[in-house]
This record gives sequence, C-alpha cells and structure tokens, in this order.
Amino acid sequence: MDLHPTVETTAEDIASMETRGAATIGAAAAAALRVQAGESDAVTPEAFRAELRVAGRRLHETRPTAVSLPNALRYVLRRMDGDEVATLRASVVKAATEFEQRLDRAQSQLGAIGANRLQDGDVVMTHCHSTDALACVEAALDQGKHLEAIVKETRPRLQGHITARALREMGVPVTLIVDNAARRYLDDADHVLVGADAIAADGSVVNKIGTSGLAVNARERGVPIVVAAQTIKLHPATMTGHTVEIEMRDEREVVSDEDRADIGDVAVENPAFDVTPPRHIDAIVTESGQFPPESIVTLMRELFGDGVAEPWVEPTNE
Ligand SMILES: O=P(O)(O)OC[C@H]1O[C@H](OP(=O)(O)O)[C@H](O)[C@@H]1O
Repeated sequence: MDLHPTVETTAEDIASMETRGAATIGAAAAAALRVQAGESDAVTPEAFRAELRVAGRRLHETRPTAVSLPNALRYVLRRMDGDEVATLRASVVKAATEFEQRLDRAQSQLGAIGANRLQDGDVVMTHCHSTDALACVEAALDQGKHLEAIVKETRPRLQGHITARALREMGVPVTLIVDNAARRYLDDADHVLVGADAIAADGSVVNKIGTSGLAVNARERGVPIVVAAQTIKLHPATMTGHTVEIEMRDEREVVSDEDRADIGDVAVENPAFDVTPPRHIDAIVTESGQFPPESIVTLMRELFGDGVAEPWVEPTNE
C-alpha cells in the first residue's frame, strides 16, 4: 500500500513543528488526506478505505496533545462514503475542503465574539502563538479599537516571536518579554489571552507549557484569563474519563548538546504543554459563544454526543 509522499511530508512537518499550532495542524492533516484520496491508485473500494485509514494513522501519530488533529481526521474519514473508488474519492475530497472552510469560518466567528471582551486602549498579554487568540485581536482592531500587547517569548521554541511579528503587522505596539518577567508585567495588562490545544470536559485547558503558571499569577493579580479556542479543540474522549496525553519533546530543544556536555549528567525534561484548571480561567471563547469553563461540557455533549471512536475506525452506525 502506497502512502502519498505528501502524507509523509505533512506528518514529518507536524512532528518537527515546521507545521505547528493546533488549528494549523488539523488543517494540514485534512489537506493531506485530500491529496491521498485525490491521487490514490487503489482499484477497489476496500483498498481505498484501507489506504485512507493508514494515512490517518500516520498523521495522528505525529503529536499526541492537540486534539484538533484527531478531530480533523475523524471529520474527514467519517464522511468517506461510497461503493466505488470514484465516489469514495469525491467524498473525502469534499469533506477535507469543507473542513478547512469550517475552520476558517469558525475562527472568524470566534474572533468577533472574543473582540467584544476587548476595550479600546486595552493591553493584552499573550503566551505562545495562537491563531484563535490573534483572531480576537484582529477583530477588535477592525472595530476600530486600539490595543497594545505584552508578548511572552515562550521558551523553548520561542513561538512568542511569531506572535510579536503578527501583531506588529496588524499595527499593534508590542513589548516582548522573557517568560520569567510575566508576573511583573501583569500589572500593566488588562487581559491574558491564550489559545488551547485541547479542552477537557471539566473545563481544564491544555495549552503551551507555562500557561498554568501564568493563569495562577493572573488570578492573583486580578487579570482575567481568556482562552480562545474553536470547538475543534474540545476533547470528546475526556467526557468518558480519558486524560489528555502531554507531549514530551526532545531535550535538545531546551539545552544544546554542547551545553549538555558542559553541565554534565543531569536529567532534562521538556513537556510541551500543561493543564490549567477551570478555576483559573474566566472564559473560553468559541465560535458558538463564550462559556465559563465549567459549562463547556454542555457544548461538548451537543457537538459530540456521548463519545467517539478513533478517526480511522469505520463508523458502524452512520
Ligand atoms: O490553533 P491555534 O490557536 O493556532 O494554536 C493553539 C495552540 O497551539 C500551540 O501549540 P504548538 O506551538 O503547536 O506546540 C500553542 O499551544 C497554541 O496556544
């Protein structure tokens, strides 16, 4: 069975974080399935279905935390339908395209909702780089509000630099700070605005490592913490008690081989994400409205029912 090279390249780019950010990963995975379907030379429907499932599995095994990835694969693979290769192909291509359109639409709807929380003259503190969070800022700017930003650099991968550049391009004055300076600068901030990689049924938010400490400090300083997250970030399996796996990345992201040799024999840990409990979050902004974290489970039930299978398992009841 041949996987299209695009699937392999997409998977490698996701694993290396060349392609990163929860929504972007989901979109890239859907696009890779579209290529696999479009270019497949499978001659039987069974072979075609099997090929798409293998592609889904390859894409899914790249990074474990951002639930947008399995949610995207599930969206596309569950709509794979037909008795012939041609119809199966068309169904996957259609679903992948539809998924990408929904993602874009959801992000702009979410932006408009999030923008209502931001007042003219406000200062937002950001952590990492979130396209959902930036959509809120962009929508507020479109409403004519003036905003400023304090941007945490976000060790070890420095996604704060991406955020700083994006905000500067929007015309927002940016102050870039090291992560350790966050508490000091919280007194100058009106909001902490972050994205999410996964949201659990109890309203816990899994986001870039450092988010939970920032949220605790923000609470203590009285600065509201807002999470901008499309519903694709809702983690359906947490409704039935599953926990979210936290990705552990290579220690060389934290310390170079040279520095490592210099320091000597120590353990280095590099978790990519942490969990912020619902009590430290003021609101989760989605395209369906903004929710106190404790009530997000209602939205999850509405969207997913009582639970879901893995994306590559053929549905039995649809
Ligand atoms: O979907 P959007 O809002 O763009 O990004 C959501 C989240 O994805 C990122 O993870 P990473 O940099 O891929 O590890 C950050 O944790 C960010 O908050």
